[in-house]
Amino acid sequence: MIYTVTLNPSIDYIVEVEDLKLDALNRMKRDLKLPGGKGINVSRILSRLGVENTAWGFLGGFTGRFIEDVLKSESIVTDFVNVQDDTRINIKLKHGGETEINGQGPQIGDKEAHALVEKLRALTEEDIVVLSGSVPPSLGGSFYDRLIAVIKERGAKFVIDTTGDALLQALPHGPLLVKPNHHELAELFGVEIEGQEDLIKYGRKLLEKGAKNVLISMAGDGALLVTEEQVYHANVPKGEVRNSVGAGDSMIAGFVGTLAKTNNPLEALRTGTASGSATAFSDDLAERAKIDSLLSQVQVNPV
Ligand SMILES: Nc1ncnc2c1ncn2[C@@H]1O[C@H](COP(=O)(O)OP(=O)(O)OP(=O)(O)O)[C@@H](O)[C@H]1O
Ligand SMILES: O=P(O)(O)OC[C@@]1(O)O[C@H](CO)[C@@H](O)[C@@H]1O
Repeated sequence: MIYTVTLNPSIDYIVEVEDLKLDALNRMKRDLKLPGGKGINVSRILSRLGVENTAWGFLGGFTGRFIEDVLKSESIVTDFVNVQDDTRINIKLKHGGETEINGQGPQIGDKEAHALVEKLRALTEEDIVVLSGSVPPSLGGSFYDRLIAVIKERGAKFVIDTTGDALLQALPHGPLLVKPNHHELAELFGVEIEGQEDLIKYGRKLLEKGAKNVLISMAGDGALLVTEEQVYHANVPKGEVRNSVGAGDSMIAGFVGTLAKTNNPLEALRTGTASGSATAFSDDLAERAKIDSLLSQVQVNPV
C-alpha cells in the first residue's frame, strides 16, 4: 500500500486577474478552490491512476473539512489527525505569470504530532510512504526525521519531496526517490548549475548521499532520472500550459505508482512525465484520460 503524508495541507485558492494592479482594487476574472498540499496532490493522482493509497497528515477547521469532503468524493481513503486551527489557504495568483502566496500552517500540538507518529507504527515491509511538502513551523524542523525513524523501524520504504536541510537529513536513510527540480538541486548545493552535465553531477551526489533514485524535473524541458546503473532523459509532450501547480506532485505519483506496480524505472519515468505534463496542461490536477493520451509522446532515452 502507498501512504502519503501531508503535514501542511492547503486549500489552493486559484485567482485569475486580467491585469494585476498593485495598490488598487482588482476584480477576479475567475477563481477556483482546490484541495492542495503536496502529499494530497500525490494521493489524488495515484487514485486517478487506479493505485490504492491512503492520505495521512493534519487537517483542521472549515478548510480541513472542505479538503476531506473533496477527497472522499473522489473515493480516496483518508486518515488525518484532526487539529484545532484551520488548515491554511494558499493563494495562487494568475496574472499572466503565476505568483504563489503560501500560508505558514496551523498550530500543531505535541499530542496531535504523536498521534500521527503512532499511525505509522502499522506500516509493513510492503508499504511505501510519500512524505511531501513543507513542515508547519509549530512541528519543528526535524519532524520528518521522527517519521523516517518509524518508517525504517517497520521496514517500509519512503519517498521524500521537500527542500533544504529536511531533504539533506533524509538522504542517509535511503529514500526510494527524491525529486528536486533543477532550481532546487542548485540551491541544495549552493551552486549555479549550467547544463545537463552539471545536473547529472549533482544528481549523482544525491545518490552518493543515499537516495536510490533521483528524478530531476525541468518543467518544459522534461526530466532526468539518475540511478546507480544509468541516467535517462524523458522529453515532455506537446500541449498548452494552463497551470504548473501540482505538476511536480503528479510526476511523483506517476513515478511511484508505476514503480510499485512494475518495478520498471523506465516505465515509471514515462508515466511520471506524462502525469506531470498532463497536470501542467489542465486547470486542476490531471484526469486519467489526459495522462493516458500523452503517454505515447514521452520517449525515454539513456543519456
Ligand atoms: N511547461 C511545461 N510543459 C510540459 N510539461 C511540463 C511543464 N511544466 C511542468 N511539466 C511537467 O511536469 C513535470 C514536473 O514539473 P516541474 O519541473 O515544474 O516540477 P516542480 O517544480 O516540482 O513543479 P511544481 O510547480 O508542482 O512545484 C515536468 O518534468 C514535466 O513533465
Ligand atoms: O508550502 P509547501 O508545502 O511547500 O507547498 C504547498 C503547495 O504549494 O504545494 C502544492 C503544489 O506542489 C500546492 O497544492 C500547495 O499549495
